[in-house]
Amino acid sequence: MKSEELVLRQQMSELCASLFERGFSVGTAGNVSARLHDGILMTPTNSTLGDINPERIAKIDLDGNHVSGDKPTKEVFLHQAFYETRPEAGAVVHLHSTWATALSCLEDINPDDCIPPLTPYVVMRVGTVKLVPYVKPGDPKSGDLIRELSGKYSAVLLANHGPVVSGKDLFSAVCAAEELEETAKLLVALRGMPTRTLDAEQVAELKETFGRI
Ligand SMILES: O=C(CO)COP(=O)(O)O
Ligand SMILES: [Zn+2]
Repeated sequence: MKSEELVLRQQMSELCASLFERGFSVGTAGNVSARLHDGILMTPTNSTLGDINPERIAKIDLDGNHVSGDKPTKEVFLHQAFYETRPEAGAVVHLHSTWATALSCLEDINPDDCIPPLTPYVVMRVGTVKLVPYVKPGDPKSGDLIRELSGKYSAVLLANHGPVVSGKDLFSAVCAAEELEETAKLLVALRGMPTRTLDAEQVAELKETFGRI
């Protein structure tokens, strides 16, 4: 096995454990993937992010065949669709983190902008977040729904399910998933209170200074 893959397996195991230990995932909820030059590493299905064995992380090749490790997450279609439509994505994190999932269940959420630009970091790390209609966990249709977005969004909320966040690499995707979760918490805390978001000029300044998400 190439060292690139060994390093990524170890990093995935450590970052998944960190997410679990800090309560971003409970039980066997959520899954994580990262792109290699010859395929994608994915957390195994029904595994807890708190205890991912690096050697048992699933690998699928560029054609989607399972080539090593345990059986991949049932959300394989979701992850693949992100890589297909966002060439810049190096990793994808899906969680059922509490506050983002709470937002995904709200009747009156704006489906085109689930997370308004409350703070600079959510703009810089996450960008605009789209609501994706509900399908059952592992439904291949989730891949079609992501492909329909043509790679426009680095993060989405799956309705009544939870967030999916991509990033240029595993660390960036994990940081973005944490930023999304914290902003969702702020949004719920501020519900019903007159709230100032960043204006279009402030958002544009951030994008200009810190680049495309
Ligand atoms: O979050 C999950 C389904 O949406 C967990 O599924 P897996 O255990 O198959 O990764
Ligand atoms: Zn899920």
